[in-house]
Amino acid sequence: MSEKKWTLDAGLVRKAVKESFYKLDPRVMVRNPIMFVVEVCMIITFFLIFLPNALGAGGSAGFNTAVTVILLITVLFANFAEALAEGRGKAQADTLKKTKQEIKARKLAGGQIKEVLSVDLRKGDIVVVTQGELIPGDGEVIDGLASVDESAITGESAPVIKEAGGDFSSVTGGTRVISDEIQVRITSDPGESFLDRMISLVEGAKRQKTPNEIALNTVLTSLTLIFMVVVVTLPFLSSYLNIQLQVPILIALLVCLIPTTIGGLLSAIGIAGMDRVTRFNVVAMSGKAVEASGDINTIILDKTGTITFGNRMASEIIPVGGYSRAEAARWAAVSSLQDETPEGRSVLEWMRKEQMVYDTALSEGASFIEFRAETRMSGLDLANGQQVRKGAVDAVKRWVQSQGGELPPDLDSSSDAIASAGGTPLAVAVDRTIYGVIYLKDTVKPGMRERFELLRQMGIRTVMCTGDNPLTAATIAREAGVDDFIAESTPEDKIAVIRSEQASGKLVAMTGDGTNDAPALAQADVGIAMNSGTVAAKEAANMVDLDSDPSKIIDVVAIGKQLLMTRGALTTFSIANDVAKYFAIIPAMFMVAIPQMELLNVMKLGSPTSAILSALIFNAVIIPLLIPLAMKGVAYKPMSSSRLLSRNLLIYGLGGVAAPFVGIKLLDMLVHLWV
Ligand SMILES: Nc1ncnc2c1ncn2[C@@H]1O[C@H](COP(=O)(O)OP(=O)(O)OP(=O)(O)O)[C@@H](O)[C@H]1O
Ligand SMILES: [K+]
Ligand SMILES: [Mg+2]
Repeated sequence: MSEKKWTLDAGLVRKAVKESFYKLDPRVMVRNPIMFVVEVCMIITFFLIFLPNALGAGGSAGFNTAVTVILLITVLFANFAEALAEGRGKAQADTLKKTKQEIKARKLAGGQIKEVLSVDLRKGDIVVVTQGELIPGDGEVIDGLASVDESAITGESAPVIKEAGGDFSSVTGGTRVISDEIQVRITSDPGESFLDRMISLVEGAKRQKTPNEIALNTVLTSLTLIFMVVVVTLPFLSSYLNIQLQVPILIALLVCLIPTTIGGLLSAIGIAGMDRVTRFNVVAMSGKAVEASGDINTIILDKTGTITFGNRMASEIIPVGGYSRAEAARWAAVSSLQDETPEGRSVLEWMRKEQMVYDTALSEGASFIEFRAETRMSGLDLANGQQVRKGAVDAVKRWVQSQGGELPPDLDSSSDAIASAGGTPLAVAVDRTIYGVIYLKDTVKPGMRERFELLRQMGIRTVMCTGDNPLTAATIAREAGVDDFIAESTPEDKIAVIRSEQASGKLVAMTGDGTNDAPALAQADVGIAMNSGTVAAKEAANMVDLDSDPSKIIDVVAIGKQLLMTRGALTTFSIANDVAKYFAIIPAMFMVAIPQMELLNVMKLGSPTSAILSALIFNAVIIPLLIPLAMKGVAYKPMSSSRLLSRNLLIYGLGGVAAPFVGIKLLDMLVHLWV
C-alpha cells in the first residue's frame, strides 16, 4: 500500500499566511488557551510602549517594542501551523466538491420511469442507471449487474463490478456506470451522502477535539495557570528584597515558561494525523477513531476476502453415499437456482463449464431459502414438497439429522480433504439424504505472513474469525500466519469475541464488508469497512477504506501510533525546552539588582536584555522549525509501546533540554551586537 505524496505548494503557504492573521481574532484565539495568554501578553506590552510606567516601572520603549513584535510573531507562527494543516484538507475538499454535481436521475415509481434531479431523491427511492450515466446517489444495487468507474471517489481507475445480493452491492453517488444497467435503492437523504460526509470531514469543518487531545489540553492549560500564579506573585516576593521587577520582563518570563511549543502545534498534529489517513485513501469518520487505532491490542479479521482473495468459486463436486457425480451436481445446481451470492452463481457457472444438465423448471413455484450467516445454508423448497439445501457441512448434517436422515460414511473424509487444502466444503442435501460436497476454492493473498509478523512486533494479536469449518480455518490460519482463529463463527460470535477482548481492557479493531459484519464493526473500537462492501457495513464502521484492501488496517494502526507518538514526543520536547529557558531568564532578571547573580549566568549570555530577548526569540522560532515534524509525524519503527516510550523520552527529553542552550546562546551572540 503506497501513500499519496503531498508537496507544499506556494498557493497553500500563501493562504496559510493570510489565515494566520485572521486567526488573531481573540474570539478564535481563546479556543487555544496557551496561545491566547501569549496574545493578551502581547496586547499589554504593546500599550507599555506608549505608557511604560502604567503598571509600575516598565522597560524602555525599544525593549517593549521588541517584546511585542516577538510575541506577535509567536502567535502568528502557531496560527500558521494550524492553518497549514487545515489548508491541505480544504484543497482536497475542493477536488471532491467537483465530483458533487447535480445529476439527472431516472426514478422508478409505480412501474413508470420519471426524470428527477439527484437532490430530490430520498432514502428508499429506486432509480435505474444505464451505461454511461452517473449514479445519482448512494445506494444498494437491487437488480442487475454493472461495472462501475469509481475513480472520482477512490482515485482507482480500474472499474469494479457491482451486483445485487452479496457483499458487492453498494454504490456511491457521483460514480459512473460503464457497462450494463442496474436498479439502485437510494440509501441516503440529500446532504447526508458519503461524499457530503467526506467533504465535511476533510474540510475539518466539524473537527472535534479527541478525548486524548482534550486531556492533554487540560494538563497544558493547568500548567499555564500555575506559571501565571508564580509570575504574578514574583513581584511581591522580590519587593521584600527591594528588587523592582519590570512588567515586560515578567511577561517574557511567563511566555517562556508556559508550554507554547506544544500549544502552538497541538491542533496541527491532530489535523495532520487525519490527513495522513486520508492520503492512504481511508476515510475516518472521526479523529477519535484514528487515535484509537494507535492503541489497538487485537485485530479481528475475517477470512474470506480479507486474508484470502475471497472469490470462493465452485471448482469440483464430489459425490458421497454412492450417488453419481452427475446426480450430486444436479442437486447442487437446483439448490443454487435462486442463490444470488457469488458462491451460488459459481455453482451454476461450473455446471455450464462442465456441460452438465440441470432442470431450471424446478424453481417454478418453489420458495427460495436465502443464504444467511446464522443458518449457513441456502436452497429451495420445491413445489412437490422436496427440500433442497446446500451449506456448511456441520449445518447441513444437523439439518438432515433433525429430519431423521442418515449421514453417508464417506462424507467426513470428502469434506475434510477439501478443508485441509484450505477450500470450503458445502454439503448438498435433499430432505434426509446427502448427495455430495461442493469444493469452493480460495487462495491466501500474497504477503499476508509478512504483514502479520509486523503486527506481532508491534505487540498486536491477530484473530481470524470465519464462518467456515475448523479444518479450513486451521489451514488458512497456518498459511497466513495469524495468531489465533475462531471457526464456525456466527455474527454473534464475532461480537462476543470483540466484547470479551474489550472486557479484559483491550482495544479491538476489525475489518469487514458484509451486512453480517455490521454489528461487530459497530462494537469494535476501530471498525474499517470496505468501500466495496454493503451499506450496512459502511454505516456501522468508523472508517471506510476506499481501496477495499482489508489488510490496510495495518497501515491505519501505524498512522494512529505515529499520531500518538508525535504528540507525546513534542509535549516532552516542549516542557523540557521550558526548563532550559528558565536558566537564561531567571539570572538575567535579577542580575541588574544583585550582581552576584552573575554566578548563575551559566550560559554566559551577553547582557540581561539580550538574554531575555534571545530566549523569547528562540521560543518563537522553535514552532515553525517543528512544523515539518508535526505534519509528517515522528519516525515509526514496529516495536513494543514501552520500548518506544523510553526511546522517545530519551531523544525528545534530552533534545528538548539541550536545544535551547545551544539555540539561545547562538541567538544571544547575534542579539548582543545590537543591545
Ligand atoms: N451461498 C451459500 N449457500 C450456502 N452456504 C454458504 C453460502 N455461502 C457460504 N456458505 C457457508 O456458510 C459459511 C459462512 O459463510 P459467510 O460468508 O457468512 O462466512 P463469514 O462468517 O463471513 O466468514 P468468512 O468470510 O471469513 O468465511 C461458509 O463457510 C460456507 O460454509
Ligand atoms: K514556552
Ligand atoms: Mg464474509
